[in-house]
Amino acid sequence: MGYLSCRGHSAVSTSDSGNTQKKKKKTRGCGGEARSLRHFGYEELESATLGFSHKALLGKGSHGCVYKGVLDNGKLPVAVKVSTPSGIQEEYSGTGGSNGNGNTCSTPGENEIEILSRLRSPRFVNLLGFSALDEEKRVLIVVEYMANGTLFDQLHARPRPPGWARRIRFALHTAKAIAALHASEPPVIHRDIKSSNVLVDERWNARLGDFGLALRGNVEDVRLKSTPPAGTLGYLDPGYVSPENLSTKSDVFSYGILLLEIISGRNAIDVNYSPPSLVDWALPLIKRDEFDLIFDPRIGPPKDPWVGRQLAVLAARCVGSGVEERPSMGAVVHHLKVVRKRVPVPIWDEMANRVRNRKVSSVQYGVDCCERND
Ligand SMILES: Nc1ncnc2c1ncn2[C@@H]1O[C@H](COP(=O)(O)OP(=O)(O)OP(=O)(O)O)[C@@H](O)[C@H]1O
Repeated sequence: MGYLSCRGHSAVSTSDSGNTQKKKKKTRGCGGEARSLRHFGYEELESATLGFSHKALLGKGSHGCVYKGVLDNGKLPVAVKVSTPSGIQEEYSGTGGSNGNGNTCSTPGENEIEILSRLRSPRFVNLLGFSALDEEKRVLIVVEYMANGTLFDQLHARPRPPGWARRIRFALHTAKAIAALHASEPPVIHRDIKSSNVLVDERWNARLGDFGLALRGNVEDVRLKSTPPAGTLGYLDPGYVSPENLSTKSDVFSYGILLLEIISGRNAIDVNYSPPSLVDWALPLIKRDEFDLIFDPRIGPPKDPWVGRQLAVLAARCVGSGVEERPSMGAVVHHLKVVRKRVPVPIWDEMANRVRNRKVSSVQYGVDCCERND
């Protein structure tokens, strides 16, 4: 999916030798405690991904390839993101190498490192470390491996689509992730909320990833005011047409599209439908109270009609044209928690979750998480 423009952050320095020596970089988690990022050598990641082989390829995005790797003597599965040099060139060409603030425009990979090295949450695909630039000037980013792929895959590419309990769980986890970003100091605006940027871990928790376009700062900051709009068509807030229009409510809009996608099982843009835009198709139906027509026909409406109505109306509020009327992500989380209580969780899911979540160790999340798993 295409990005519209360049991101504008000064990047952390990654220009270092490519040896295998591990270095530590101190960063801070949401709780303010210092933590360490690993600095990997190129060769270490090359061998962890079987030489960046096709077998290890997890997927391709507009900025490069993502490989599965195994580190620490087979104990730590990771995802290694490799930006293509051409992707870097394209990014630079948009603004002539400057973000308008006198800083050199960073690549999405460098921006992701900059943002994620300051934040950590069980709701994010967290950064584990990065490598120096290789001879092709690519930075390699190492993030947590997500065993169940993307939310896009879960919704659109699986023979058995998720049921309502799982969909609401995904919606709630994603909302919590965005709410945590918006509540951080200074706030972070993700700018690329979409189902392919939400990943699903082995415990079926949804995690927000791909912070390549994210901007950190208050909306009045010069840097934010001079960064051109960016995002993915189909999810992009139509009111975000110039840098001054950026606010956390642009993420709320994109989240509303994602929620419609979760409810309907339809892509954000699908030319097989008329109108192709999910929001143009769903909003009139919601306004006419024709809720049953928007629920994913593969699973039918939720058993409790109140639940379906709440989800549809919440999504409609998020994509409202009046920015002020859109709810905050905190309010969305609150609302979804109430809705979730009315949705029975299949007994086997419930038992499996309890067993898995008991295994979430305090070592993994104890010192620097924004919130506990649920
Ligand atoms: N942490 C991860 N764990 C497991 N698989 C991942 C992880 N990150 C990415 N992937 C896989 O790699 C694919 C490509 O990811 P990437 O973030 O580069 O692109 P995208 O978000 O799908 O598309 P675009 O960058 O064009 O928006 C994803 O669709 C997913 O299947």
